[in-house]
Parts: sequence; structure tokens; C-alpha cells
Amino acid sequence: MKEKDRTLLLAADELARTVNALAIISFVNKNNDIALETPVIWVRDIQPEILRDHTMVTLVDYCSNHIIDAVVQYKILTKTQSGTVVAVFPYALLIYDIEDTNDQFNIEQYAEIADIDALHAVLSLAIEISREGREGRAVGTAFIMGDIEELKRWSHQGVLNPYEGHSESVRDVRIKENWESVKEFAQLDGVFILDKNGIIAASGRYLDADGRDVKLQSGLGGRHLATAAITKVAPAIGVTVSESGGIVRVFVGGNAVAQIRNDVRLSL
Ligand SMILES: Nc1ncnc2c1ncn2[C@@H]1O[C@H](COP(=O)(O)OP(=O)(O)OP(=O)(O)O)[C@@H](O)[C@H]1O
Repeated sequence: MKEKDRTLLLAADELARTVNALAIISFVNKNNDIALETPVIWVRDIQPEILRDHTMVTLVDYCSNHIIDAVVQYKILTKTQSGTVVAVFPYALLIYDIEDTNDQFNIEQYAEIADIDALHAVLSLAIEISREGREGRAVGTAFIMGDIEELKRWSHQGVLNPYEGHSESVRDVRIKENWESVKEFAQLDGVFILDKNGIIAASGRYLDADGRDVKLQSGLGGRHLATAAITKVAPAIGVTVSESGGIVRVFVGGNAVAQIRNDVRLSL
């Protein structure tokens, strides 16, 4: 490990203890030899060194964008809503208040649409699918969770529903043992629909909501458009995993409300 990185991590640990931070989020290379009192979350696949010769403004911009992305994921993966983290970049230490990302994405505000634990589970699962793919291939899919009768009304079965006739216990997305089969069925054409408690009603589902009056950033195709559209006509939240690019997006009321990049990967 570079001496500079070690010094920064030790300083971050001290700072974290002073401000009573929950964790250190490290954008410097992972090192298991260094013993710190504060739990460290390593961000993988990031090379902030490339910015070394840039201006201070670019660096600050880079740091704040990356810490926001990392904290949004941290909140989803650890179910943390408040507190402080200390971020370590190769050229900066940052104290960051977790609640500052609430403008970006605050899961709690969707409690009326879907159970918060189930939503955490769907988001974590979507992040895993976006990172892992299946058998070396990228996988794209979507999870639509909400009023299940409305979701059934606005969609139809594209292929045979593999969940048909199965008990709730094997369809519950909150149970991690069920994730492996979800990852398998994510390869089917179509999407998953789930009730507001996270019980999967079907996969291989085709969405019929009309995406014509939905406005999304350019480049997003049929899956994203249909997901946005169904959240406009039904009380539902949609989580997409893009096959091209691996980004996880969250849709509510016809709009994209959050975007989780897959190049900021936290290893907890
Ligand atoms: N209305 C729909 N309902 C369910 N699935 C759909 C719908 N439209 C498209 N899809 C699925 O999305 C897949 C990808 O389509 P498309 O490339 O147009 O979407 P996209 O939004 O660009 O997604 P990606 O970023 O994953 O490529 C299709 O092969 C199909 O399986």
C-alpha cells in the first residue's frame, strides 16, 4: 500500500472516531494489513488517481459525486438512514452526512407504495444482478412492486410463469435463499411483478402500460419506458437493471427517481 494512502486511512480513522462516524468509505486501494477501529467499506473498480493533475474544482466535483453514489448504495445495502461517514480519496478526506443524500433518494418516502424491507431486498438484489450477470453475460430485468391487482391488470404473461402454484415462502424476496432462483428467472424475457410486501407474483411478465407520454433520458429503451409507464398508471415502484451498462434505476410516478451506477461498488 502506498504510504500516502496508509496515512490518509489512519487520519480518516482518527477523524471518524472524533465525529463518531458509522464507517469509512475508502476510494483508495483495498488493504487488509492496516488495522482501523472504524469499519471500512472499500469501493472497488475506481481509479481516482487519473484525476491527479486536474484542478481543485474538478476534484471536489468528482469527490462529491462519488461519495453521493457510494452513500446511496451504503444506505440501501445497510439499511442506514442517518449518521456520518468519512470518505477517503487519494487526495482528500471528506466528512459526509448520510441524510444529505435524502434529496437524491430516500427509500422511506415510498412506504405507502411498498414495504421498506421488501424494497431494500429488491434494490440489493438488483444491484447484485447488475454486478454479477449470469454465466459471464450481462442480465437486464425489472422488478415492479406495488398494488398487485393493478400490476396484473397492466401486464400479461409473456412466457409461462415459473412462480405459478408455489408457496409464498419461496416467492418472498425478503428471504435471501430465494435470490438464486430470482437471478435464474431474471434471464427470462419480461419482468417480475411483486405485491407490496415483496411476494413475487410472476416473472416473465410483459408490461402493457403505454410509454408514449413518459419522458426519460435518451438512450433508454423499451424495458425502462414500460417500467416508468406502469409506475405512472399504478401505485407501484419499478426497479430496472439495464443489460447495456448495468445501471440500476428506480421509477416512481413515471419518473426516474434514483440511479445506482455499477462502477461505484461497495464491498461490505
Ligand atoms: N413492455 C415491456 N415489458 C416487459 N419487458 C420488456 C418490455 N419492452 C421491452 N422489454 C424487455 O426488455 C428487453 C430489452 O429491450 P430494450 O433494449 O428496448 O430495453 P432497454 O430499456 O434499452 O433495456 P436495456 O438497457 O436492458 O437494454 C427486451 O428484450 C424485452 O425482454
